[in-house]
Amino acid sequence: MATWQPTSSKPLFCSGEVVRGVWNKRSYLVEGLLGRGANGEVYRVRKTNGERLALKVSPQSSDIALEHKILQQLQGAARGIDLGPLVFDLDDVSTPRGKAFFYVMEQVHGTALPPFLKKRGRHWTSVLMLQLCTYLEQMHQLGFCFGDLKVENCLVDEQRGRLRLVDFGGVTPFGRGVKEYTEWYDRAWWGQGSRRAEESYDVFALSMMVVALLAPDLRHKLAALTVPNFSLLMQSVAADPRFGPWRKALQSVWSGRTKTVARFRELLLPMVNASVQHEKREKRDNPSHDWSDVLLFGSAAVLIGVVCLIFL
Ligand SMILES: Nc1ncnc2c1ncn2[C@@H]1O[C@H](COP(=O)(O)OP(=O)(O)OP(=O)(O)O)[C@@H](O)[C@H]1O
Repeated sequence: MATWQPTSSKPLFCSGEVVRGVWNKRSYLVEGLLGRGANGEVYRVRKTNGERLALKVSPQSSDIALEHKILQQLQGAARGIDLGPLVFDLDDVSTPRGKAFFYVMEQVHGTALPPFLKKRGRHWTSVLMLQLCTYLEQMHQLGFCFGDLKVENCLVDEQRGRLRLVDFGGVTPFGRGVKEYTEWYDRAWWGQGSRRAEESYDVFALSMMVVALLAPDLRHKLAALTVPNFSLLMQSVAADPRFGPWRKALQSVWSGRTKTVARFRELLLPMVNASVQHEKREKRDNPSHDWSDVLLFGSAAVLIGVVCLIFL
């Protein structure tokens, strides 16, 4: 049987359809599409016992198997800190449009970062980046680079105040070439280094996330140029008041002085502090507005989880 060839217009599954694995024979009721990317489609599904999960389907069996394996490894090594979605079934499916490959994982509930920051205020950028640093450090200790770190691969669980990562397709063991990346976040695309999987590759992507979050218009303008222009990026950041407190951290990464997540986190701390003060003022002026506790509690929980993992 031929393999399914994705098209941009028509997703593989429709709501109400049942996906049944060829080998494990487990069935999943499709409830809707969660997202589509270069490597596949992700669906909201329900198991026969009613449990809600996410199913990622792709025409590439090797990519699906590798992503599943990496998520399993992370899950085994980093219990309790939500490094990635929990993973379950791995199987093939026969469809009228050909054979496809899928794995099933925990459905991450959350809000994308741009609407979250619009609702809660851009000053939360530093708190979210702080949480991201904690996850990345944990992953680096396990010997992996995240690779495809980008705004679109992060969700905020507003109830628990936690940032969650999705799409582990770019996770690459240190020393190899990063296998999945997005140009804006890729230092090699900007002519600022190699595509070798190492800690500093993710740190560069963190800096580009900050630009994408604080100035999406600048991102669109620069990404539309036919040739990447890093000098123009640096000039724009130097001149744009939205980057005021961030300039030092960004310039430190771009000049090559900051190569580790630990150093980047140190540079973030004054911004996190300012963010907390901002929230305190808002809370005083408007007692019904109280997000600081939720988010800081979430960040603290992430940090405590990591500390326990290292010392216990
Ligand atoms: N476990 C999950 N729970 C909830 N939503 C998810 C989950 N996994 C993925 N998504 C959503 O589906 C989108 C696409 O998934 P994913 O990024 O894994 O696909 P991809 O083909 O690898 O994409 P890309 O081209 O961005 O690398 C994500 O941006 C996210 O919004």
